Amino acid sequence: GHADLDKIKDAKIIFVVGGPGSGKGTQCERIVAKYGYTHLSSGDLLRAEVASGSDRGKQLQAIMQKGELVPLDTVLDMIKDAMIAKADVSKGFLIDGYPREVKQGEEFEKKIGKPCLLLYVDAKSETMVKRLLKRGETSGRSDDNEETIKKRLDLYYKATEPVIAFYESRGIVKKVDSELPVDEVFVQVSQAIDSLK
Ligand SMILES: Nc1ncnc2c1ncn2[C@H]1C[C@H](O)[C@@H](COP(=O)(O)OP(=O)(O)O)O1
Ligand SMILES: [Mg+2]
Repeated sequence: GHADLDKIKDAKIIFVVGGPGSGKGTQCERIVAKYGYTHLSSGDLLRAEVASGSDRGKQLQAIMQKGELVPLDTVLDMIKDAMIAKADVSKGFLIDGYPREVKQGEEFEKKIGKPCLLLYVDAKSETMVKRLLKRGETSGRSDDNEETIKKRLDLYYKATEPVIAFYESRGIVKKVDSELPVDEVFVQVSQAIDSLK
């Protein structure tokens, strides 16, 4: 309800956007350690639902295994609940892997709030494929296989890149070069966060 949403209305919200395997999760972990933000990965929330074995989880698994996007309201509700649960202890929120399409961003703003920054984690498509195949050796993620990776990349370029353009026009996009080693990417990330007030 409204009282719940009031708790997060002054919190900083950062959208972390980039292709699959670009390094979003890796950089978010660093941000959590340095800045005390709460990291909410839409993919992790969904995978937790799948792991719970619920009916909703079973439906989600089928969609994710195909490399498709799960229904908008499902993801948004899960993010919102997780934000409210952390509202009292959080300095801000990293929304990782969301929005995946412009419409998702619009819905987020209607139902939750406006982001102060969009952190664009940029890497080349060959780099992302290489990292995902490597991650797939140990991640246990059913979508880290060659066929699904290709679909996820296609969808990223088609649906998610327009999200970046949408927030560019608002002047809140900071692009970091995730071809660089993790530490060097994090230097750029830190500059972006330090420049928020
Ligand atoms: N800057 C970097 N240099 C080398 N490897 C990186 C990197 N950033 C991330 N990785 C590795 C860690 C993971 O095994 C893999 C994917 O990273 P991730 O953080 O899980 O990506 P994402 O959350 O964007 O899908 O790539
Ligand atoms: Mg991730």
